Amino acid sequence: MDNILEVIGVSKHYTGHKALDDVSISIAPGTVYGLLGPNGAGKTTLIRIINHITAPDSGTVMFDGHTLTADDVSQIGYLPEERGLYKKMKVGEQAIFFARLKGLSKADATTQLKRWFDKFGISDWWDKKIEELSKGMAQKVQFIVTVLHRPKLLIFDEPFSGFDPINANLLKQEILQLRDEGSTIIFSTHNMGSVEEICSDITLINKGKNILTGNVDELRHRFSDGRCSLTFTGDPRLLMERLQPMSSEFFLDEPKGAEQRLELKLAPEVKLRDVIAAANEATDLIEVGRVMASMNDIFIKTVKQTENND
Ligand SMILES: Nc1ncnc2c1ncn2[C@@H]1O[C@H](COP(=O)(O)OP(=O)(O)OP(=O)(O)O)[C@@H](O)[C@H]1O
Repeated sequence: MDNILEVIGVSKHYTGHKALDDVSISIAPGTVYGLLGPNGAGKTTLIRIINHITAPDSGTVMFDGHTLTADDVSQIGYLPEERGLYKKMKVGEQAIFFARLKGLSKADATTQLKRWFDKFGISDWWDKKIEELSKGMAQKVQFIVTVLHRPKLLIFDEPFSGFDPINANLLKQEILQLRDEGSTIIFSTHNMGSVEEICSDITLINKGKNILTGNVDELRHRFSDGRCSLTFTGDPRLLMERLQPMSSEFFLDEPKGAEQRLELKLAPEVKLRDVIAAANEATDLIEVGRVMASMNDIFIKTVKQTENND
């Protein structure tokens, strides 16, 4: 199937500054795609180009198989980091106003909004003014308004900021549900834990350049540097002695009761089954696992590496 979005060689200058430098990204339909990068990397600039708010200096954006036009914006839902609701308007009235801008009839908007308000536990707030809402509640309203017309592409900029863990989880489930129902999601965040939880693919931008692209699981595996962990009972010194020829680095956790956990970095030629056999001889092995690199480590390592190369 065609990619829902293709960003091809996009560049954008502001006075004396290159915000995007030949960035290309392909996003398959039905994925949650992470757009990552340090502050000022160019993420918002790219999102604004995808939303037809800003024009690129060069390059092309293809949406659903054709060059992106202003008309396509009705198929894109954008939840910006800076949330804009009219404080004096009533919540329900405002939600209907935004839904009608997206092309829904008043009756349809009301029915669907009431369903969402119910799901998000904010039905009692329908007749209150926006200014009476807490930050999290206002964010729920804005989220609902963004997704209500079921756009093909949804762009969320830091959607979880300001939410407590329960509401963040509710939102996460809703995002995954939207994906399952066919929407494609671009998710921009500095929270790498949430990237591990919901993104299938990412692009990391630094100083306007795309410095890393890939599938999250593959990247976490690739950056793991052959690390694995052994949980066991027995003498850790004996185990480390036995595994010395296979590993250059050992990290022993604080023991939890009788169980202990040792992390080790295997040389590329070492087979996991040889490690297991050796560990079994030295201790009582309980569990063996590959240690995946965290997205946090991948982010920091890759950004630092490109900075050193500059
Ligand atoms: N309208 C503008 N005029 C001039 N410079 C701008 C404008 N918008 C963005 N920039 C500059 O372009 C660069 C990229 O900014 P952008 O907002 O895209 O970064 P970002 O990756 O979204 O950052 P953050 O994570 O901090 O939100 C920054 O150096 C910023 O100062």
